[in-house]
This record gives sequence, C-alpha cells and structure tokens, in this order.
Amino acid sequence: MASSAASSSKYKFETLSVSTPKDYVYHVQLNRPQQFNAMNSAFWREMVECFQAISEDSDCRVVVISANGKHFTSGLDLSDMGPLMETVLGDDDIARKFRTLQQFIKRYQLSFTSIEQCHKPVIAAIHGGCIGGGVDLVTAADIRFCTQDTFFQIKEVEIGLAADVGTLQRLPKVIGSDSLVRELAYTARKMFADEAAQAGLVSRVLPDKDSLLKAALETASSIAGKSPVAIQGSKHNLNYARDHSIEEGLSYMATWNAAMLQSEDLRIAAMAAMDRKGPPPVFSKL
Ligand SMILES: CC/C=C\C=C\CC(=O)SCCNC(=O)CCNC(=O)[C@H](O)C(C)(C)COP(=O)(O)OP(=O)(O)OC[C@H]1O[C@@H](n2cnc3c(N)ncnc32)[C@H](O)[C@@H]1OP(=O)(O)O
Repeated sequence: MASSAASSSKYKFETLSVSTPKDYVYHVQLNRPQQFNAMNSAFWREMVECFQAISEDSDCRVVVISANGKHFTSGLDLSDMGPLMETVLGDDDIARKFRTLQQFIKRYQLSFTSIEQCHKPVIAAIHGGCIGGGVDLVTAADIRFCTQDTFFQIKEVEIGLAADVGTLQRLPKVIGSDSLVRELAYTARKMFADEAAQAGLVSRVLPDKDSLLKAALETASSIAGKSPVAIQGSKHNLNYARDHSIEEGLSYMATWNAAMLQSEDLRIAAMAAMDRKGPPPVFSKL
C-alpha cells in the first residue's frame, strides 16, 4: 500500500504536498520553501480541505506533518494581507466590519482546529523557525518532535495583534506553566528546542532533519499497526478529557467504550497479545 504520493486528486494542493511513505501513514509537508512556508490564503483554505479529507480517509491511520525548506514556517504571510486590510481600512460600518472580520478569523482558526478534530493522530515534525501561526499549528497536533535547531516564537505581539488562531487557547493546556506561556506571548522571545522539551512542548529533540523524520515516521508506523478503533478512541477521549472534568470524562468514556468494546478489534488484538509468537494482528480499515 505504501507509495510515494497519495493518489487521489483530493490531495493535490498548491501549498501542501501529501505522500504515503509507509502503510497507513500519510505525510503532509508544508510546501512553499522559497517563502519559508509563510501562510497565505491558499494555505489557510487547503489545510481545512486536507485534514477534513484525511479524517475520513480509511487508508490513513496516522499523519506526520513536516515542512520543506529552511524553516518549518515563518507564520502569517505578511505579503498576502490584502483581503484583511481591505476590510479593516474599508468604508463599511463598524458592525459590518466586525461581522466580516469575525468570520475571517473563525475560518483561519478552522485551519488548525481541523488537525485537532482529525480522527487520526497527527505528529508534528518541526525544524528551524516555528513562528507565529506555526505555534498555533503545532499546538493542535497530538505529538511534537523537533530538531536541535528549532525555535518557537509567539511573534504576534510584534505585528500588533494578540495571537488568534489557537496558541493562547492550546499552549497553556500543552505546557502547563501559565507563567511561561504569558512570558512567551508577551515578549515574543524565541524558545529553543531544549527549553521546549523541558517545558513539555515537544516530547523528543533530534539532532537533524533526517533523524527527525525517521523518528516521526517510525512512531507513526508503530501507531498505524495498532487497532484504529483503539487509537481513534484514545484521541477522541484525550481531547474530551482535556476540556472536561475527570468525572465527565469518565462518564463519557464509559459510554464510548460500551459501544467500542463490541468491535472485532478487541477480539483480534487480545488473541494476538496472548499468542506472542504469532503474526502481528491485522485490523480492518476505519
Ligand atoms: C487572522 C490572523 C491569523 C494568523 C496570524 C498569525 C500571526 C503570525 O504568524 S505573526 C508572525 C509573522 N511572521 C513574521 O513576523 C516572520 C518574520 N520573519 C522572520 O522572523 C525571518 O524572516 C525568518 C522567517 C526567521 C527568516 O530569517 P532569515 O533566514 O534571516 O531570512 P530573512 O532575510 O529575514 O527573510 C528573507 C525574506 O523573507 C521574507 N519573509 C520572512 N518571513 C515572511 C513572512 N512571514 N511573510 C512574508 N515575507 C516573509 C523577509 O521579509 C525577507 O524578504 P526580503 O524581500 O528578502 O527582505
């Protein structure tokens, strides 16, 4: 099944490239290397199309997202702010401008919420600069690895705005230190790989990009070999637990598994676990 490029035309994009390097593993690459993967209008639209399609694609069980070029991303494309500025500077009444801008921001938020809402776990493999919108993007992923040369920068205050597409909502849940989140958001200082690992933003630091991709793809492959019912149920319930009390999370989990324990995957995985010398279990597509 593994091939170099995801075959369907639903994965042909201007700003992203999608391939299938291993069975059930999709690799999405930010692909505007000349522009340091700056996030232009096409990017914001294509991220939603890509991750909503992957979410429902039973040939995919895990996604690795990485980037081509010198930096993971330089964030918002500062040379593509025409539509935004037209509204801001236009003659419309304030209430009309408000409604237009609110819809605009919500559309951009969905670009990264579609990673969080994707049924499949997403591993972000980050190198170089991960700036502005890059932090919004990677905090929506399930797992983050980076290279030793990575830096993270919540740069929004330097262009006069409060980060508005996920960082301020997700980063506090990811790293736990409210003080560090505020320091990074208010100062826009760079946080380098070792500090990011210490803070829990990334779970692994690799020496270079080759070893980064190797580690990310191996991890993806390990996840892809497991029951998709168990993996997708784990992602869904971890997200639910993050946003609810423990009691609510346990109650939701009980209802979820009252259905999912009836899946054939439980029987197949349990038999394979008992027969440790047998072949690895094979699960149907989900
Ligand atoms: C509704 C709103 C939704 C989302 C909002 C997101 C907010 C953000 O993302 S805030 C962050 C915005 N991005 C930046 O401020 C990036 C600033 N750039 C840099 O920090 C550096 O350029 C660098 C990316 C670290 C690269 O450094 P270096 O390798 O030294 O190259 P440079 O000489 O600095 O840059 C070369 C060339 O690229 C242009 N450029 C860099 N980033 C962007 C960008 N994001 N958009 C447009 N253009 C960018 C830079 O201006 C240079 O252009 P020249 O014409 O060669 O001067």
